[in-house]
Amino acid sequence: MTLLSVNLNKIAVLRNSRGGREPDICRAAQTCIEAGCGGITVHPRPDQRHVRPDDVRALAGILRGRVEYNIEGNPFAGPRGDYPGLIALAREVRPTQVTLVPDDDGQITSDHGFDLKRDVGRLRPLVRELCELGCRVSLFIDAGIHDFDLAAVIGVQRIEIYTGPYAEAFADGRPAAALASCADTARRAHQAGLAVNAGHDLSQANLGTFKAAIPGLAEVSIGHALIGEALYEGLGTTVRNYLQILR
Ligand SMILES: CC(=O)[C@@H](O)[C@H](O)COP(=O)(O)O
Ligand SMILES: NCC(=O)COP(=O)(O)O
Repeated sequence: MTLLSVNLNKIAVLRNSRGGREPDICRAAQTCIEAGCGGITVHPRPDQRHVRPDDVRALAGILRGRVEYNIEGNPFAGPRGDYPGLIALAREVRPTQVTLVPDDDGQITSDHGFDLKRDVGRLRPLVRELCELGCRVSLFIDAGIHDFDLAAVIGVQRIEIYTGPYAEAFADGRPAAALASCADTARRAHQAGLAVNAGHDLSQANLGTFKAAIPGLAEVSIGHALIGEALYEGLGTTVRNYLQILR
């Protein structure tokens, strides 16, 4: 069964736009849990454009023991102001999973994964520390890369396939090549002993096709499209729609 982890970044975007406390990210998490999601994802960034450190801490309190908690971020960015850095946050809240994503602050969103050959050396000590904290470690990677043995040997348990190019190809009506690249990447990761997550721009429209092409898909983390769809359908209904697609 593929776990649905709902990314709540966009709840925080809406809240921060007025500077108050509504919409409440913890109430949104509660709604998603009651609808049956298996996890919650947040991606706190050094510029705090959406999820803030206090959100990360508050969510830890309501998720623990109920659903998986996935915190994403660039482990080499920060600290900045009261953003303590991804590893420091992981030390504090010890989430189920930490997904390492090589984003720079100037990016409007995540748009690439790690270069395993280039990055594995500097990732090694961070992966070791996160494993010692009891966190599962996932690396955000582009479809089509190789060298998964390098990730496995430093203790990485999962990869997350960046599905932005697939979503774009699906929207253009020509998903076959991008889908085949994702499927081949997943196969090679499995051969290296890694489990496979996926995320970015997945939606109710494109998720079923993706899921059918990736045997053994462990988790999808979905936020932007899901929260947008929830504005029309309601958050609980939208989560249930995604769960139906993943059955
Ligand atoms: C890693 C990834 O693709 C997303 O999880 C990321 O969290 C999107 O970040 P924004 O919500 O800031 O666009
Ligand atoms: N890791 C992907 C994620 O958490 C959500 O990405 P998106 O659905 O907001 O594009």
